[in-house]
This record gives sequence, C-alpha cells and structure tokens, in this order.
Amino acid sequence: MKYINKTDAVLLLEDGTVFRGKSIGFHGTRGGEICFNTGMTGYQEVYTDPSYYGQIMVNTNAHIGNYGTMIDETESGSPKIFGVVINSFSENFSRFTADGSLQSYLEQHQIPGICDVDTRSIVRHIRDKGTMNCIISSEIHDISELQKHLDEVPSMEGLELSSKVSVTEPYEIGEPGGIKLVVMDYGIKTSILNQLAGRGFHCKVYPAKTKFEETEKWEPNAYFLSNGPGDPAVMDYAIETAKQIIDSDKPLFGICLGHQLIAKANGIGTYKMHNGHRGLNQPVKNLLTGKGEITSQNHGFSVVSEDVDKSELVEITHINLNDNTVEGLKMRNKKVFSVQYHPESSPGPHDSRYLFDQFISLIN
Ligand SMILES: NC(=O)CC[C@H](N)C(=O)O
Repeated sequence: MKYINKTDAVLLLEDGTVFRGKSIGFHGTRGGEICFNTGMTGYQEVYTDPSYYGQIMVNTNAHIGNYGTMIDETESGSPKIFGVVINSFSENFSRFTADGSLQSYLEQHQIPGICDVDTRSIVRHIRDKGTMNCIISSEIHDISELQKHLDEVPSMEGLELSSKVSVTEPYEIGEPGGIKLVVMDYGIKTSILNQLAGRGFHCKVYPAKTKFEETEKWEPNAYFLSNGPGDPAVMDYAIETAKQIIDSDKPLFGICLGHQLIAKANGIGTYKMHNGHRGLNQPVKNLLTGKGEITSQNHGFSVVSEDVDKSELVEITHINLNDNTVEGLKMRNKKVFSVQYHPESSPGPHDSRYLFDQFISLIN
C-alpha cells in the first residue's frame, strides 16, 4: 500500500490551524469550505455528488480508496468536491468490479488531497469552531504564502453555485407515456433521476435558470426541484420559479436544495448551520406517521423552524432527532412537499424511498 505521490502536503484552515501530511490525488493547490462526512461507505458517490461543489471533504472513515472506483457508482460525470482529507489512503484496491484506483481517478480529474493526517482531530476542531474555509497544497509549503491563496477563497454563505453544475441543454429520461415531470437541475444526483425514471416518470431535465414559462410549454403534470450546491438564500431566479410552480397548483416535490427553495418561496428563511449534516445515519422522525427513518444527508444550510411555525401555508412533516432541525415540509392546501435529506440514499440506507411513491400517489 504505497502512494505514487509521496510529497509533503499542507492543510491550512481559515483560523490559522495547520495540519501536515502527504499528498494524494492531483499535485497542486485548491481551497474550499472544509466539511466532514461520517459515512462508512460510498466515497465515490459522495465525491461526485454535485451538492459538494466548492467543498473539501474530510472522510471520518479511516480507510479510503480500498475498493477503488467504478464508473457505475458516480452521481455525476466527475468528482465535484474540490479536495479530500483522508487518514489512511489506499492506492491499492481490491474489488473485482472496480475499474481503477482512487488515486488515478482523483489525478485524472485534478482533485488534490492530503492523507496521513489525524482526521479525528480535524473533525473535532471544526465541530467545535464551526464550518470554515481551508486550502490544501502539495506545492506551497510556506504558510504565509498559502494564506494569501486561502484569503481569495469565497465564503459559502452568499454563493450561487447551481448554475456551475447544472446541465446546459434540456434532456429527457424515463418512459414516454409516463407522468410528465419537469426536473429543475440545480446539481442533481444521477440516482435521484434513476429513482424517478424507475417509477415510470417521463422526466425532462432543465438547466437551473430555465424560466417557468419555458418548462410549461412541455405541458408537464408535475415538477421536481433537485438538490444542489451553494446558498439557497441568494438563488432569486430559483425561488421565483418555485413560486410560479406553487401558484400553478401542479404537484411539486423538492429534495435538499429543492426543499430550501420551497421554503424560501413561502417566505421562510434559511441559515448557515454551525456544522452541516453529512453522513448516512441521521435519525429523522416523520411527524405524520410517527415512524423513524435513518437517512442519508448532505447539507450545510437549513430552514428556520420558527418561520415555519408562524406560516399559515406550510407545516413541518419531519424533524431531525439529533438536533430538532426541520427535515421535511408540506404545504397545507397544495400538492407540495419536500425533504432536507436524501431519500434516493446513494450511498445510504433505503428507509426513505417511500417518498418517491408518495409523490406518485399525490399526483394521482
Ligand atoms: N444536498 C443539497 O442539496 C445541499 C443544499 C445546500 N447547498 C446546503 O448545503 O444546504
């Protein structure tokens, strides 16, 4: 288990904390928002989830890379994370279906990383101090020099990123003849589309900034707002689209960023969390059924619970059992609902996939 690239690497956090380790992936320098994912499996799905665009990922699972990479396990065409922070990185891999090593995958897509660092202490540090920016480098070892590059990394708060990861042209997926569903692509994961198409939806996926009037020309039966990166509060164009869909009275389902946009369209605020929820075992309670579900999550912003309590139009359907944050919403007199977590759960447990069936029942 040896690395091709054994040069020294540095991880510098916004508060001046320095971690030193070895370089993995692409030899270079890149900054982003540091966050951690507690999932024990699924590193490739996580790295290719477009919602992670702009973020540098600390994997709390100690061993990463040991089962290689496989093209069928991507959530988009390329890794969207800006960098990786790993404890024990394995360049060798063992799985007969793998088509390459994680090292070559990261190199090919120019994603830098650092390994041989104490990821437990990094996570404890950012868990206490909160989310912040960071920079990884295997070429600049002088901290004051690296600091200048880190200063140029924008804050995630106030950043619109969906237009950087959305498709550029509309395309269709699923069975013609099925329920016609407009999917607004704010950075959609492939497995969400697979869940929808697999249930017989005929989806037409539109670029993030497509106007509602344009999507209506296709005469859809329902709408879907996808997950995606960035701060929902500054996505005026998408909030406007959500308002128009709601006014049209067509059924609407939103996941993660889509959920936050539905909240914003109803005058409910969002805020940046101290630390986001990123992992595969977040406990959620469905308040409508009283049942619990273990969920897959990836978000750094959340919906203001007090604003929902004051709203006459919207109610909370799901809450997080760790911290009571809002995990699901529905509109009282409309066929509109959303969840903050990821029911497609790739990776993660499949407890929440009933929500896709619920969407079909709502439409019918
Ligand atoms: N997975 C997502 O859609 C993430 C939504 C949003 N960018 C957040 O961090 O909260």
